[in-house]
Amino acid sequence: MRHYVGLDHCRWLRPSAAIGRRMRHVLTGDALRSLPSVDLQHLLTEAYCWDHSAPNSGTSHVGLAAAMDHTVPFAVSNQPALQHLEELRRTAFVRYPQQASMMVSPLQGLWLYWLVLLTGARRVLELGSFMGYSTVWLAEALKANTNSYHANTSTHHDHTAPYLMACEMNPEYVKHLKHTVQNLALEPLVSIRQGAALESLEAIRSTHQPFDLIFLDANKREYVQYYEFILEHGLLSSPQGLMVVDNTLFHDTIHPQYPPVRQVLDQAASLAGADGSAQGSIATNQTRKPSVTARHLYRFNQHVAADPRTEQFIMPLFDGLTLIRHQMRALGPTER
Ligand SMILES: C[S@@+](CC[C@H](N)C(=O)[O-])C[C@H]1O[C@@H](n2cnc3c(N)ncnc32)[C@H](O)[C@@H]1O
Repeated sequence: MRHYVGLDHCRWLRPSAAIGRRMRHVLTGDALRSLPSVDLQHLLTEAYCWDHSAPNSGTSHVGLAAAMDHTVPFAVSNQPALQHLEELRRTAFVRYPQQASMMVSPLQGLWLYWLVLLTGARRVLELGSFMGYSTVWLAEALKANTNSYHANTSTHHDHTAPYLMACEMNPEYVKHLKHTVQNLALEPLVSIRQGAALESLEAIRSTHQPFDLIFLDANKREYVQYYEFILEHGLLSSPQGLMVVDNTLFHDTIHPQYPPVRQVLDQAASLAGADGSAQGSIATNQTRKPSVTARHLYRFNQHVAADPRTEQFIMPLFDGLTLIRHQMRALGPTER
């Protein structure tokens, strides 16, 4: 059986930095090899989101890749060949070495691109843009959608110009963002709004049509407020609009409340032997408390999961990406 696991942003791995810092679980060859393949597949997927959620981690990826050798191919895509995105990413790491890890990973960027393509979105809203890395992924997809729209005008009835509104609070980042947008000639498509996300939402609610895709990546503490505002004020197109929320498996958020991870790690520990902390099997450190941000994200996850107005699922991709859309299912009386 082949296990397909996306291993991304390997370019900036610093394995030694990860151990003993943010990573709780270092899974290495023997522990992994001793697992039955079906569990292994599960473990790989879950461990991936777990360990990769820590900035500068990646040891697990190296470990997993080494352990699985031929069974874990890298995620490969020939699309899109976007050289400028690579450059933008590099520039961000040079200019802001501490902050750059808050960008979406390349694999997430590619997934955002695909989501815009798959939904055929024409109006996109982004909260939290930093230097524009995710913005450019979204804009490139919007451009592709626009091209296909022009090729099929007879079948489309939406005649408004496509646009992406990027909202960012930090004036220094906004300067870079503007530069990025100008440099790549994305201006007619991308408009930038400087300011707090909640103020931007308030300002655009009466002036803009609903958005087909909304990407939340600003202040994690305000996620519930963004979500509520968007739904209450009809900012997400209905019925097809898609909300995409980053970092929803943030660091400790999935520990210890996230049962699949706990379960497979326990299983791995028992298979690896009694001494779970030994190098070569599994090293755990369960004493750290979830960070404040992690607790906000956990609260957000609970809030959304309990909301009958929407349906959602969390993708264990990089730091966790939640996809949310309007509820399509007819609800039973106890669910309403
Ligand atoms: C995780 S980063 C965004 C990364 C970007 N989406 C990317 O992938 O390249 C979060 C950004 O949100 C901005 N931010 C934080 N709080 C905000 C707020 N209340 N309103 C708007 N932007 C905010 C930060 O300045 C930061 O640039």
